[in-house]
Amino acid sequence: MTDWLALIYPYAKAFHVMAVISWMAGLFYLPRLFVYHAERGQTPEPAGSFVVMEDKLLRLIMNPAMIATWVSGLFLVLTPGIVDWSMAWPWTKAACVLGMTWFHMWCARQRRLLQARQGHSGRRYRIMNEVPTLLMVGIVVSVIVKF
Ligand code: HEM
Repeated sequence: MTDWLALIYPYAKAFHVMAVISWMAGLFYLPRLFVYHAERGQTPEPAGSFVVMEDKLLRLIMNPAMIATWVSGLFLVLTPGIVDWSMAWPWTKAACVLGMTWFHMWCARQRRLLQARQGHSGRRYRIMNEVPTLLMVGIVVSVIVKF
């Protein structure tokens, strides 16, 4: 099992980076849509198009990309010699990845609240838009610097 993982390791890592890029694109863009939805989606017509864009982005891109990131990431974790758990970086990366997954769930909840016209203000979504940026810094520094 682990020999096979070592063999596919470069491909698993390439797939992981592609999945991460797709997931992050959605995590950066969806809260931005929420800002516009909260500030300009008062009339039924624009509100309807925001709902469609948010639904499609979450269901067709972000959910599959999150699953692909997790599956490929776990393949990498199980590959022998890749993760040294006595170092700090796997733990900081894991903490930030859990934070990113929480943020994904938070976005999914906000999408439902905005559809029910119970969302937060545009300003709140602008602030929350910084969360994935901070977590991304933590993840990339962990996995590249490997402290
Ligand atoms: C979802 C759970 C995740 C797991 C279990 C996971 C695990 C891993 C592991 C074990 C590696 C291999 C490190 C190495 O080859 O030395 C890796 C590489 C990488 N991960 Fe993740 N990861 C996850 C999510 C993410 C996320 C959310 C990002 C970005 C925001 C990310 C960015 C990267 C990058 C850029 C690399 C390549 C680093 C290199 O050049 O070696 N990962 N990941």
